[in-house]
Amino acid sequence: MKRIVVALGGNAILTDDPSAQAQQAALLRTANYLTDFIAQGDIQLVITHGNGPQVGNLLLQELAGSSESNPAMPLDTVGAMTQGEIGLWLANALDMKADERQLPVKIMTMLTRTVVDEHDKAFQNPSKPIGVFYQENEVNEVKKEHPDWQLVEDAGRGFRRVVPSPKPLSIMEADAIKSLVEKGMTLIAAGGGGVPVIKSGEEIRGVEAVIDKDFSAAKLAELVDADQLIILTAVKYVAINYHKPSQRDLHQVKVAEMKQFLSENQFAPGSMKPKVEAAISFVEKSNKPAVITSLDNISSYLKNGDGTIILPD
Ligand SMILES: Nc1ncnc2c1ncn2[C@@H]1O[C@H](COP(=O)(O)OP(=O)(O)O)[C@@H](O)[C@H]1O
Ligand SMILES: NC(=O)OP(=O)(O)O
Repeated sequence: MKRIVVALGGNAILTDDPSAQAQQAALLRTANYLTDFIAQGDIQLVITHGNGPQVGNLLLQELAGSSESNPAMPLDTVGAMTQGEIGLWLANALDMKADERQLPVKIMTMLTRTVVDEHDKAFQNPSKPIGVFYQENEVNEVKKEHPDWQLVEDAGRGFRRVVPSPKPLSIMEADAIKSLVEKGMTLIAAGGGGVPVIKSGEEIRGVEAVIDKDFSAAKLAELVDADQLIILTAVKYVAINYHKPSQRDLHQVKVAEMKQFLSENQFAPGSMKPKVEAAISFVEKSNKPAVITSLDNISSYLKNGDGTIILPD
């Protein structure tokens, strides 16, 4: 029996159409891949997912409809709402696909809180893009409407609001997740990286931030003693010299070599770099492998080991 934590990339949930219907259709396709994977063997599965587009969009809806008697909710609370939103859709999709295959899968979505450090430097340096893209000619208008927002250019696709993204220190529900997964449940947990909370003394309070789901997946994989962390995105392999004629796909790579590539800035910040860092962190803490590959390759990865596999030194 293998215990696996899978992190789902943005393409698993959102295509070009942000409607609920289209996101549910995308998650049905995702669930198809995941149930193929579950069907292949003795697997205990924990699934995490992102929420960047959804949390930003929901926050905008909150702001647009707010009034004194119906105030907009803060970012941490809206993050919790997206765990419910995506967790609901994914649980429905997994149940439907499991039924189709007559797989006895028991799915549960767990609202998850991730503890962060209130002194994390990320609070002074917002870096996590959320919500919709704005074109350059819209930026001044958006800044006038939301003077407290910071906007950055996101990988040539337009401008987006950025919010703090502190690193996960621990996951409050990790023990509960571990015991449920040991009992045979498939858990959807730490969605959107988990709701960021700060603990001081006996007080627990939500904080306005969005945690990177790949870092939370790595922390969760470590805390539930996973045998493997699998980070699913849109590409089958991590590459060096990405998008250059000399591009080379990485297959099996030791941590030391991956760290060397990181120091050469081979991986784009905000996209592949955090995935590689999260994978390295899990491998170093657990001495177990981490995999970065595409969603549509997950079953064939299990059959033939195809994908980028990061191994202990
Ligand atoms: N060195 C690299 N090797 C492979 N892909 C890379 C590299 N650098 C950037 N990328 C891009 O990063 C993407 C993954 O980041 P992103 O789309 O932000 O993640 P997510 O799947 O979690 O939404 C890949 O699909 C690819 O387009
Ligand atoms: N929370 C998070 O990492 O979301 P995205 O993957 O959608 O950016």
